[in-house]
Amino acid sequence: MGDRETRCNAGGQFMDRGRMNQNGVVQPLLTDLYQITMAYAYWKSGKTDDHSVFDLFFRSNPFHGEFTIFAGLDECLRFLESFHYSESDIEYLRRTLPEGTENEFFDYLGDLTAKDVTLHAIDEGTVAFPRVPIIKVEGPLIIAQLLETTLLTLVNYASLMATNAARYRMVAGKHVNLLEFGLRRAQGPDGGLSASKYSYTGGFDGTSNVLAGKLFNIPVKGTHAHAYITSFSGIEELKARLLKHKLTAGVTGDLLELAIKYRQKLSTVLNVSMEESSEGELAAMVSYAIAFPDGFMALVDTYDVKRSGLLNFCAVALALNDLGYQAVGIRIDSGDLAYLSCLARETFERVAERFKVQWFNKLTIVASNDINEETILSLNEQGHKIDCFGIGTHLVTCQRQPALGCVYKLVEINGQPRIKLSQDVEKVTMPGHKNAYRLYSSDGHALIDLLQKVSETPPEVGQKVLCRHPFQESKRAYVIPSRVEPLYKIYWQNGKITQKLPTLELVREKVQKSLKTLRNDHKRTLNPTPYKVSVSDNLYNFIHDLWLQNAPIGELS
Ligand SMILES: Nc1ncnc2c1ncn2[C@@H]1O[C@H](COP(=O)(O)OP(=O)(O)OP(=O)(O)O)[C@@H](O)[C@H]1O
Ligand SMILES: O=P(O)(O)OC[C@H]1O[C@H](OP(=O)(O)OP(=O)(O)O)[C@H](O)[C@@H]1O
Ligand SMILES: O=C(O)c1cccnc1
Ligand SMILES: [Mg+2]
Repeated sequence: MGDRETRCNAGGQFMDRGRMNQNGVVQPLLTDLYQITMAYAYWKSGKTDDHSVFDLFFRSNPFHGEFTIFAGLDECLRFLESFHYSESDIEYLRRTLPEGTENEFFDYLGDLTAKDVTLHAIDEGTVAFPRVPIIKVEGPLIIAQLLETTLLTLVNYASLMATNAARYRMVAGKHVNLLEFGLRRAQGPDGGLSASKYSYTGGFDGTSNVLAGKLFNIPVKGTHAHAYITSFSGIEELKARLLKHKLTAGVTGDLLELAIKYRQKLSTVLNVSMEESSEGELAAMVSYAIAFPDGFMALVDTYDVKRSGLLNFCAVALALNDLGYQAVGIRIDSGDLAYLSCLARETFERVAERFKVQWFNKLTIVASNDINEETILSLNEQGHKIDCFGIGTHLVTCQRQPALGCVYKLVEINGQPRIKLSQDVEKVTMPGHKNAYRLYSSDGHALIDLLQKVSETPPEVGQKVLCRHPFQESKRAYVIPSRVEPLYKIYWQNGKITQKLPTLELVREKVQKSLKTLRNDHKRTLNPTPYKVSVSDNLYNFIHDLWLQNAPIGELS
């Protein structure tokens, strides 16, 4: 295994690993100090090779919802593949751990890899539910412990982001385009990249983030900023005005002249005064159209959408039409997005009819400006004509809930179950090495997730199985599944990735397929029905016996 430093590219940030790139910041020292101090103490106390099982799971769904999309597995596996402390890492640890830390421990760390660990996981892109482990790590205690923080950081934000994006997709509907515009507002450069990647996974159609496009093969899209419009103050500033006809060789037109001619005609058709509209805006639009005659998309809200932006846009788009080009559309970034999008659509329809340009009916209307899930729901209620939302701040910062609380808990050591007790019943861990099954009804919907001890026989199609609430004794149900899906696959064993990993595109498709298996009442935004997560009778009794054994008995006097 080569030294990590030599695998970084010139920018020092990303390793080109073929199928999907991994951020070079993901390395064994990207962890909490206590993992390494615990490793030393485990090593000193002869627990290095104790066989451990850890569960990685979350306790509640984000955004007041009843589902979570599991994402980040691909990066976890790449982390395991490359897990190795470089010479400079060991050097740093020698300087950082307390004096007296034995040399042999550093030799041990220098040789450590993840080859003795087995990782079981749910498929990336699947819907997941509270308390059902999404990853299980099995192996020697030290290495399994050392993976905790990095696996958590790789899964928590990825899953939160993919879930957030999937929720935006659900409220927007499948026919609206969703673009992620959040890099400038994201939690730092790495947060920005992860946001672009996992918003695509969750169902966005593209990003404005160019590096994310290059690294993850995500479509990159965009319009232009107000600065482009305001950089022109009049038509006299236009240096280039000529444009070659798209199809007729030898024909060249003066785009500005054509646009001015149409602007005059349009001012009567649209009933707006030319004097009120901005000439600087017209100049900016003409120059942008000359640069991108086939992809002309203009920001129309710099001065006034109705009195200036739409008039100038339509004038330039009609001028382009004379030269054989079709404009793409507009972006509105302020004001009442419902009203303005309807106004824009009506304007385009009127122009289409009056000037016999059918394609005007199909112009794209992009809306942006502090959009969140509620804004989209409200716009849907009001009625709007927006084809595409550009969403930044609230998407990437996960405004409604900034973190998913995935945890990593020891559940078994040397075949002995471990339980973490809490005053809060919901926080009590489910001990022992467990398997999880998703049971489906005859109409194809997921009914319930069932956790069992690994030693138990899996549930079978058509066979009645008792599913119990993990903590409330009276809550039980018999389920006769029409389909039983074992949720875990071994993804990493003997130092190798053991499954063919899907591309980002396939994970993205998986998200939508998996969401389809959920009933609508689990997915609605307001007061969704909780999805049931249950345990077998056997596991129920096992948990509760262990709970009683471990809970100290108080004494009253
Ligand atoms: N029809 C609508 N229904 C609900 N929310 C809307 C509607 N239109 C716009 N919004 C939202 O309302 C907010 C308006 O933001 P703000 O008050 O800053 O106005 P603005 O139009 O951006 O003003 P300015 O032009 O001064 O920047 C944004 O979050 C936007 O997404
Ligand atoms: O609103 P968001 O969801 O974060 O989407 C991204 C925003 O970033 C851009 O402008 P910026 O906000 O930087 O400047 P502006 O609002 O002054 O145009 C763009 O015009 C959007 O408004
Ligand atoms: O391309 C855009 O329109 C864009 C990109 C980033 C932020 N706001 C808008
Ligand atoms: Mg803004």
